[in-house]
Amino acid sequence: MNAPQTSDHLSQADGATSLRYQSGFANQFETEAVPGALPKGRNSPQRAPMDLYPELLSGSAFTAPRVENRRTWLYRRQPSVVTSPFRPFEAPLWTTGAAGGVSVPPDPLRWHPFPLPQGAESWDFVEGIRTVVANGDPDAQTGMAALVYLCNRSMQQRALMNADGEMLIVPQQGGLRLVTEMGLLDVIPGEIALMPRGVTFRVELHEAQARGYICENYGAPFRLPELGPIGSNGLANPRDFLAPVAAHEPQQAYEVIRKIGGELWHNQQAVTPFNVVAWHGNLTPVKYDTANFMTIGSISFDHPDPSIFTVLTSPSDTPGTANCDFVIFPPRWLVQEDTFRPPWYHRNVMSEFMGLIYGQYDAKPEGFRPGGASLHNSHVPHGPDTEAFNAASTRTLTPQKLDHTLAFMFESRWRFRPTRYAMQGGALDTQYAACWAGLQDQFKG
Ligand SMILES: O=C(O)Cc1cc(O)ccc1O
Ligand SMILES: [Fe+2]
Repeated sequence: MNAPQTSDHLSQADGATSLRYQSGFANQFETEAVPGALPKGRNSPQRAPMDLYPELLSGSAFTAPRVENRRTWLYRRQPSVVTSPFRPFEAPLWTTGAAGGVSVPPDPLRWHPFPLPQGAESWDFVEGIRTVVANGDPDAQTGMAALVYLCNRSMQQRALMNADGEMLIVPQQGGLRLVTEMGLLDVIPGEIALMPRGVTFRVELHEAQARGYICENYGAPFRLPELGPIGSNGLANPRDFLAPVAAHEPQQAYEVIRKIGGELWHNQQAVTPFNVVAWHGNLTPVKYDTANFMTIGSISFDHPDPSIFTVLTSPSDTPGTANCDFVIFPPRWLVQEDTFRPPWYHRNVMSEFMGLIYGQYDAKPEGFRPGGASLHNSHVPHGPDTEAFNAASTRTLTPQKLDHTLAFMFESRWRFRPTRYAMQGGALDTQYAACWAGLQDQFKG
């Protein structure tokens, strides 16, 4: 439990200010921008302090088991019901679920870096979202989409609320300030942010342009994986997740965009959604710096399964078979003896979408570039390219630091469908399969 903290008024925060946070994953936090704004000893007093309106935001069913139960009490200047009617908002490239995709070829797929806005194009975070691959269905609360965002403009007096899924934001280029109902988060490449389903937020750019990836998770919320024989420490440690402190801004008009059932809607309302003066609870956006990930690997021989790199997992109803695992490939030492150290050639029942934040990925030294992506769907063969195979099968096996690199994977039990944008938008690497063409039959039998 964190002590109440005060925060700067939203309007006083600027890009140069370093923000204050509260630490922990799904802790019971409490925070007030104005001392005394949080009710004491009850959630909904007859009149809340300072005549704020209590509002409950649930992230789980009321009766979900205690370990899964997520909710936050917001104390706001006006409740979220003070709004205005919504009309359709055109976002044809932000498609949803398997239904928004095209045919699934049985080939491995790879994309060159997705292009940022060019020339006169001016896209904010919402306008710059493109679905690359997706599975499942938000109405069934299963599956996920891998999106990219490509933007060169901050959202101004415009906010987004996504009822279809939580959003795991993985910046690749350019820092972001996330202005949320619960307060502010700054994230830069190497860090990630997790925005719970239903939280209203807007995105400001630290620099002229920003690109990154998003896992739009329609299924069970992400949580830390069990550690099993690893024990009580390791991988992503709870204290390295940082939640915002309460902050609110002066009254002003807003356009609010809501995504629900795969469709986007917007309105014009006279009131800001960023009017929460205090809150307490365990449903909150968080950020996490992947540099804090305690990486585990083999110190004897063989290449372990990448599940040792799981940062967060969204379980499905089959134990051990995730709706989505968020896995990173961070800087680390390779020390295995008599071992082919990069990933093995494999065909996986799970489906693998990968992206690269910076550097090189050891299985694909060329062709898989920061800001690009790859898709190896269920049972589609893949593994190191010819160059990586030749280097790793002949090198002297001294301890080796894989440095200056950060790749990640969204791994799902559900097969992904690529979108029309992915297949025809110009970024598809039509020569991908050639990277394995040099693997000769070298059998010496
Ligand atoms: O295919 C990939 O590059 C991801 C991956 C990495 C690894 O170390 C083992 C299996 C796996 O799918
Ligand atoms: Fe793989």
